[in-house]
Amino acid sequence: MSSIIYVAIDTPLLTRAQDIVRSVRNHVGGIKLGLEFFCANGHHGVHEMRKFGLPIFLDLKLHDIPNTVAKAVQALHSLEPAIITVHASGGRAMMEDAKAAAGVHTKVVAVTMLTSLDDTDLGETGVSGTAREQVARLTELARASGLDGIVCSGAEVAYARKLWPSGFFVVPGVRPSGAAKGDQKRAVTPREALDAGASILVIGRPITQAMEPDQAAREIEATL
Ligand SMILES: O=C(O)c1cc(=O)[nH]c(=O)n1[C@@H]1O[C@H](COP(=O)(O)O)[C@@H](O)[C@H]1O
Repeated sequence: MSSIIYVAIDTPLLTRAQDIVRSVRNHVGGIKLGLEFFCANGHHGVHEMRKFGLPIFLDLKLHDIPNTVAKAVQALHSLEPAIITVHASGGRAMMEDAKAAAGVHTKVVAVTMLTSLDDTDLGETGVSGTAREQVARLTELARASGLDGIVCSGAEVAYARKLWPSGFFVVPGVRPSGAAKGDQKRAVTPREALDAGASILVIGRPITQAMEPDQAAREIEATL
């Protein structure tokens, strides 16, 4: 089942990123590169990471006017990412244009509500209701906009999957039982997320900050 784990490589250092992937490559199904890595290493860094031969999930969480997002997605074509992210709160036109601009081999998924937020944080942004209601609302919008799927926490994925049975569900912010949650507020275990309907799991620090990343990845894999 290792192919459903995407390891989140959150570091500005290309050599460190390469070392981690060299260590865990047999226990993961893909590499997730986010803002920290991309801002530091850009296209060159992604090309270097592609050399491992694993699918690349380029998580830039694009959120801007439709024209700007579409042009940004086009500018990523040469990197041939398997998955890219946009924020669902960017709205229908932005998501439609992002999907139209993506290559046919790239899944476009929408971040619904960041896993670092809880209901109180949501209220502070001016959105009423619960995390579950917000995820449901944005799941419906992402689906109607023609995207491939969404990003949500393991706490809502079962409900979201009911609304969109064929959707592609990315679940980050998962933690093996007993692991430090850090800034993640809606964490569940990898096994719970999978049972609830996750298509892939994004796992960073529990693997990358471990003394032996390959051992940590293997232990998580064994629970799936
Ligand atoms: O889109 C994401 O991947 C994402 C969405 C979200 O709601 N929460 C979230 O944590 N992420 C990413 O998932 C990874 C989680 O990392 P860890 O908390 O270290 O496992 C980070 O790279 C985040 O950028």
